[in-house]
Amino acid sequence: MLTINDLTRRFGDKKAVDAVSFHIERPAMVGIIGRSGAGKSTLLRMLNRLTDASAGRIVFDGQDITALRGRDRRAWQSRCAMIFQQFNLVPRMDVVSNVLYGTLNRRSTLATMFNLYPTADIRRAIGILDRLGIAEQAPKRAEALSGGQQQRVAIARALMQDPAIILADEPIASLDPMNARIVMDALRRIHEEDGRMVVCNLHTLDTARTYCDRIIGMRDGRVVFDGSPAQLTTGVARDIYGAGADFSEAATSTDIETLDRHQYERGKARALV
Ligand SMILES: Nc1ncnc2c1ncn2[C@@H]1O[C@H](COP(=O)(O)OP(=O)(O)OP(=O)(O)O)[C@@H](O)[C@H]1O
Repeated sequence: MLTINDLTRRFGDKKAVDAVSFHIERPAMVGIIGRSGAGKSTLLRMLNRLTDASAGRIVFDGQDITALRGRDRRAWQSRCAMIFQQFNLVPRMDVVSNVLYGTLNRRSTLATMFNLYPTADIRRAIGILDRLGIAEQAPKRAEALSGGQQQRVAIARALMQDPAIILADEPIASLDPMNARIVMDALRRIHEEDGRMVVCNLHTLDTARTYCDRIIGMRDGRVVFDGSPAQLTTGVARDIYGAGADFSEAATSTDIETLDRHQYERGKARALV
């Protein structure tokens, strides 16, 4: 299905992504973890063709994605929708119009300029919002919604493209634990019910373990772990994060209780010094 072969991206002398190779056989939910700067975003952006690869290949269902240009590249970007940490909605525009933006690639410039959307598309947008539990927010401006609601609008906009793959770049990094759970539940449900592949960059180990079928760990641009949630032990996590013996999983957790405990324990350790 999706094969990545020796994919590399250089920025000057630095290899942000360094000869990454993996194969995803079926529409799985895959988590990519690693410390800040490990190359997770660059990898996702290359998959979506927002960033060009310096070397290597991406092949999806037999098609060489790395070679696509112009219209073909835009068509790929529709099949492989991207969700970002900061939602990337138009804040002053209403929720339905933000969702309808997901159809932009297949509409004429004139229709876009005059905000003309076919009724069927509007119905579909509202249906998707309903599925994500936020249909009643449809007429509101995007900026009036909570972060968790805004991220669900971004997911709805992605679904409007009917993508084969959803790429989510730190989709819960700006959210509180409760909203993080709602958004991850939504992504998991979309994966299970629609059979869409979801590839998700995550900062937090517990989220990756809970929601993903497979986890890829990156360090300094390279894949250093590729396995199941059960194989991602604390020792493996320590290697991925390049941390010392004092590495605590709590430092990468979204769970409030774990975070509280971690802060408490750090405070206690400081008090002892
Ligand atoms: N446009 C760019 N120009 C120069 N260097 C870049 C650019 N984009 C990324 N980098 C560098 O490439 C490396 C990988 O960055 P990337 O954003 O992919 O990491 P990341 O794992 O997604 O980190 P984070 O979790 O902080 O988003 C970093 O050292 C970063 O500074």
